[in-house]
Amino acid sequence: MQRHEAFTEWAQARGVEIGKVKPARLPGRGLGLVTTASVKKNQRILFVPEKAMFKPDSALLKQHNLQHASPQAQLAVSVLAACATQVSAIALWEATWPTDTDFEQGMPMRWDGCLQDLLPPSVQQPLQRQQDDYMKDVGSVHTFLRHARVTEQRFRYYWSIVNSRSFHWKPPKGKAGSMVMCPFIDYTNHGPTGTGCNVSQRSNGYEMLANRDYDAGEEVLFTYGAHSNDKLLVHYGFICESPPGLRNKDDDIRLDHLLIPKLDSHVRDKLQDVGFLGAYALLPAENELCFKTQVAVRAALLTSNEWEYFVTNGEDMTEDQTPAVLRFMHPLLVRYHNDATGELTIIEEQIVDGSGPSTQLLLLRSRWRQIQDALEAFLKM
Ligand SMILES: C[S@@+](CC[C@H](N)C(=O)[O-])C[C@H]1O[C@@H](n2cnc3c(N)ncnc32)[C@H](O)[C@@H]1O
Repeated sequence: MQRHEAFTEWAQARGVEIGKVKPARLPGRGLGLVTTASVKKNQRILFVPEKAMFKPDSALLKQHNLQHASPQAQLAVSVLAACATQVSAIALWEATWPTDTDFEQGMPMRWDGCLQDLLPPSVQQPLQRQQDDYMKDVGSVHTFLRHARVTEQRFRYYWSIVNSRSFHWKPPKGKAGSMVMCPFIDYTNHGPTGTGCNVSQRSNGYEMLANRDYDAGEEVLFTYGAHSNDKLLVHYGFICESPPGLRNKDDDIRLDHLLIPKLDSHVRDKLQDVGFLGAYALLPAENELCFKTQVAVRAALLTSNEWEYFVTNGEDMTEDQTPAVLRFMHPLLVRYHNDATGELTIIEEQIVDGSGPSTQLLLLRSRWRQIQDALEAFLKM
């Protein structure tokens, strides 16, 4: 842990206030922050002043005409350039970051096509969007990379660092916000809504307060956002496992690939008009279909008059149509359950015969099991 001690001192010298926490290696999640002593609720755990943040290098961006590149591309190029200087001001920080091999294993955008094919259908669309964003960013920094003699692989590494460790900083007095890197707080892992410390922007920096009392040696988390596991997998390369008996309210099991093909084009148009086309989901924490799904199936089953009444009031005009919605959805959900079982068989076989890379296969197995469990609980199989 020598490099972490050196980085801790470096961060403190730049004004980062570090309470009773230190970095530690944690199984299955790389590094994280753990308490070194008991901590009381609302106690300050960390403070990262604005002056310690790494911001996009506006001179460099101007020099290479990159002012119109995306905020992520701008920050990635700035970090890359800072790390490439002979005496890098952030070398001690960089030494604490994950390696490119870590990204290769965790991030689906880095996986082989045959592993990507094993991802649930609900992951394919966000993955495609991320790949499109990346290609757009590569396009906008292409000339800079050629000029600086930097390979695309190197840019991709810093793009991934920024992707998984940056914050949004909105300076006081109405100045434009930007993506920034915040030293030390970026050791913190994610926990679903309600399980993490409170991180908020103050006028002069980012502050982390304890959300509850902690004993020494417990991991502290914060919530990157109320993200489903599909989103966490694509964006950050991990999945949150719910402890037994506890359901993660942020997660959902998307059903678009099952439901949308079952809707006639005039039904889709109707749904599009009211902003209800797509993002259909089974909510595992509530063990129910989301409101959008209820609306979409009713659009296929009811008269326009009855359907509009439901959209406006959230309840049916006369008789409760929930049983009819369930009858409509039942065969689709059974089919998805069978698909999950089939995918899990393929994944298990590859895990057992050791023919595939294990981290990726374990991630795939976790997500498909979550889908299978949620469908089983809903269908009461
Ligand atoms: C801001 S960094 C946190 C520090 C990171 N674990 C490390 O080793 O440097 C975000 C990355 O941490 C990992 N991570 C965060 N929360 C996690 C969790 N709950 N379970 C597993 N991995 C997690 C993911 O790889 C994610 O991209």
